[in-house]
Amino acid sequence: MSTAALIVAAGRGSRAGGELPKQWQVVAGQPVARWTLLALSHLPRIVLVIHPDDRDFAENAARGLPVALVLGGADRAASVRAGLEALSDDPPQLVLIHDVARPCIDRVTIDAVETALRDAPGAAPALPVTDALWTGADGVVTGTRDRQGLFRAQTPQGFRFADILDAHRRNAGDAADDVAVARAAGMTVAIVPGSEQNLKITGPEDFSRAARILETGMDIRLGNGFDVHAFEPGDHVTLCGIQVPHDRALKGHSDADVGLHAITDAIYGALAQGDIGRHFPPSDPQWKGAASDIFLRHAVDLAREMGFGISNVDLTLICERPKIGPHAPAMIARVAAIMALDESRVSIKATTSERLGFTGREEGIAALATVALVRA
Ligand SMILES: Nc1ccn([C@@H]2O[C@H](COP(=O)(O)OP(=O)(O)OP(=O)(O)O)[C@@H](O)[C@H]2O)c(=O)n1
Ligand SMILES: C[C@](O)(CO)[C@H](O)COP(=O)(O)O
Repeated sequence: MSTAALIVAAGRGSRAGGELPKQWQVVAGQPVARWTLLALSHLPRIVLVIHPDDRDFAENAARGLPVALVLGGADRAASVRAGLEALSDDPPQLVLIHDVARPCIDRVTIDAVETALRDAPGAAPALPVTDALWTGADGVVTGTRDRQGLFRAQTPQGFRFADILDAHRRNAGDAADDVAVARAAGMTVAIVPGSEQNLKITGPEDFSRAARILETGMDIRLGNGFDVHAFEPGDHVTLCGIQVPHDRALKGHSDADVGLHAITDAIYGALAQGDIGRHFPPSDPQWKGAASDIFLRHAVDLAREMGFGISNVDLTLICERPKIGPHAPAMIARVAAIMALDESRVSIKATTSERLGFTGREEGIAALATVALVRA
C-alpha cells in the first residue's frame, strides 16, 4: 500500500505564545516542525501544509527531506483539504494526517494506525480518559460525568485516501479533526492505542514537556576533525569559504580550505563514515582546485540522509597570521549558509601556538573542529 503523510502546519499557534508560530520554535535543538517531519520521514511522500508567510521557516525545517510544501487555509479543515487536493494529482492509497504540533509522535503509534487501515477505512490513536470528569461554574463543581467510553483524540489520523478526500470535499466549514469529517461522511474509524508522549504543543508549558520527551529518545553523536595545510607562495588563503589576503597561499589538491576540511571530517567522524579522503580521494583529478564547500555539503547531506540534524559546530584555526578575528563574522555567515544552520550554531575562533611548532614558525595553518549531531 502506498502511504503519504499530510502534516498540517498552517496555524498561528496563538495559545503557545512566543515570537514565532509554535511549529517554527526550537525545542531540543531543532524546530518543532523538523522533529515532526523526521518522525514521519520513513514514509515515501510528505506534504507539509503551511501559511503563506512561513515558506522560509518551512524550507529550513524540511531541508534534505522529500517534502512538498502546500499553502493552507483559514482553519484546520481547510488546510487538510488543501493538502489532500495537492496529493490527488497522484493519489496514494492511504494518508496519515498529522498535526505539526505533535513532534513526539513515535513509530509504534504511526505503524498501529497504518496497520489498522487494512481492516477499516479510518483509524486514529486515542487514550481512554482515566481521571474523573466534572462540570464546573464560577470555580465550583456543579456535577460529575461518566468517563466510561470517553477518549482523548490524537493524530496521526489515517484514512483510505479516496474516502477522506471525498469526505473533506463534502464537509462544509471547520471540524475538530479528520475523524469528525470522516464520521460525518459515514466512515467507520477504528481506535488504536495512543501514547501519553504524543502531546500536542498547545500552551507555553508544553514546550518543556516536549523537550524532555525528545531529549530522552535522542541519539547524540560528537565528531572531531583535524587538518593541516602548508604554506606556498601566493597572495591569499581560503579559510571557511572566505578569501583572506595574505603574503602566502595554502598548498593542497583542492582549494586547501583547512577550516572547511576539519568541519567536514568532524561530520564524517560523528557518522562513523571515514574521512574526507575516502569520499573525495586526492588521487581523483576532478577535485583539483575544487571549492571545499562541495565536501562540506556532501557531509551535511549524508548526515541528513542518515536522519541526523546538526546541532552546532565549533572550529579553532591555529596560526600566527593572517589574523582571523576581522574575518570571523564573514566566515561564520558562510559556514552557516553552506550547512543551512542558524549562525548562532556556528562558532569560529582562532589561536596562535605562541610561536611554537610548525604553526608558530608560520609553515602552515592547522584547524580543529567539533560537531554535534542529533537524531530523535
Ligand atoms: N488554519 C489552520 C489552523 C491550524 N492548522 C494546524 O492544525 C493543527 C492543530 O491546531 P492547533 O494546535 O489548534 O494549532 P494552531 O491553530 O496553530 O494553534 P492556536 O489555536 O493556539 O492558534 C496544527 O498543526 C496547526 O498548524 C492548520 O494547518 N491550518
Ligand atoms: C486534531 C487534534 O489534534 C486532535 O486532538 C485536535 O483536535 C486539534 O487541535 P485543537 O487544539 O483542538 O484545535
